[in-house]
Amino acid sequence: MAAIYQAVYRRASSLFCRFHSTYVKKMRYLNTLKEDDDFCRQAQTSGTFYLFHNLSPFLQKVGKKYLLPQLSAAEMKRILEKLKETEQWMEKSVLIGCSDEHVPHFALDLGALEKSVIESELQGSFTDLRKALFVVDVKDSPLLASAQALLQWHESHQYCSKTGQPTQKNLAGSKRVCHASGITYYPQMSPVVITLVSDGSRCLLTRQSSFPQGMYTALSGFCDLGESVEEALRREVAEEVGLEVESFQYSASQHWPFPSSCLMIACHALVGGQQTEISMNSLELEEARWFGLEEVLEGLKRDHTSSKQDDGSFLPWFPPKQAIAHKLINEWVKQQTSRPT
Ligand SMILES: NC(=O)C1=CN([C@@H]2O[C@H](COP(=O)(O)OP(=O)(O)OC[C@H]3O[C@@H](n4cnc5c(N)ncnc54)[C@H](O)[C@@H]3O)[C@@H](O)[C@H]2O)C=CC1
Ligand SMILES: [Mg+2]
Repeated sequence: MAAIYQAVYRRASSLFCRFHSTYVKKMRYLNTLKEDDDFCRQAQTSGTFYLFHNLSPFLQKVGKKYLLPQLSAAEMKRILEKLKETEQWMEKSVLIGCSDEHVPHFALDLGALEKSVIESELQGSFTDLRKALFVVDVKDSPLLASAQALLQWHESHQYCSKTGQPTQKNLAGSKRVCHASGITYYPQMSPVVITLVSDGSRCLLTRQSSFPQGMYTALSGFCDLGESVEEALRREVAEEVGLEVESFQYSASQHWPFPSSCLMIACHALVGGQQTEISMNSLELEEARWFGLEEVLEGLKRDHTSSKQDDGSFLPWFPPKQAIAHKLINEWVKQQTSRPT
């Protein structure tokens, strides 16, 4: 039956969206996979799989590079056979994307199965996400973050918060349903505003005690329920460093999986030239200070190793390009260096 679905879908979509772009066709294909379990089950047989083990992604080290292998459905079946498990396991996977040619990509957590058998069979290792995210090719980081975040969400939403009954995942893993209460649960992200405050010639960077030594970043904070981005930004700057924002500009956004899924909404904010005295909230921050252009340029050249000095002290360094704070800092430098002198 499902094979007919695929044929009908392909025929219909080729007619219906013959004139649509590849991107539109891809988004419509993904949406069909999320809405139609039979269609998704059939698509799994020609899909690829990224493996996780208790939320750690499987990586293969080739030379100095860390690769993120995708297993074909056939390889997936072979591994499951080796582990004496049924193909049914593949239905525990979640949809995380597809190729332009409509090859669906799934993420599957084999946490209940023997890790060493899989690692030796596939010649690689399951690696903590906090390391994996920064060693794979930077183009793979967002996919890795969203795959792990979706698997983590399913793991922490096994039961209905109203009835306590088990919830069921749909094939694509885009939602969970409690059949007792009829409630549908969708994966959530918490909105966070991250703001690079400037007074025109300096930018304000902060440290929390939990940060690696020497690392400074833009200040950030979760949006409270009911708050707009504007309100959260002004509140967080006032709360954390005691300054009033005069104007701000949206830059970009990023999904951030630590400690659980956040949607980072990155902005540049300007504070009034005369009110720049920082009054730091020491409950939240370990340090908050103004950085001039030269110091920022020096900090951008460092990482967590080169920051450490012979006397044990640490010179300032900033988050790597996988973090949206890096983009904010670079945009500020560009704006400073392109200002008419
Ligand atoms: N990708 C990047 O460049 C950066 C990402 N971040 C992320 O931004 C997030 C927020 O940063 P913070 O300054 O720690 O936030 P924050 O300034 O709001 O303080 C954290 C406090 O917010 C509350 N909280 C925790 N989870 C929450 C949630 N889901 N909704 C509402 N309130 C919550 C708790 O009381 C916690 O102590 C963190 O997850 C951090 O990992 C922070 C800086 C850079
Ligand atoms: Mg904060």
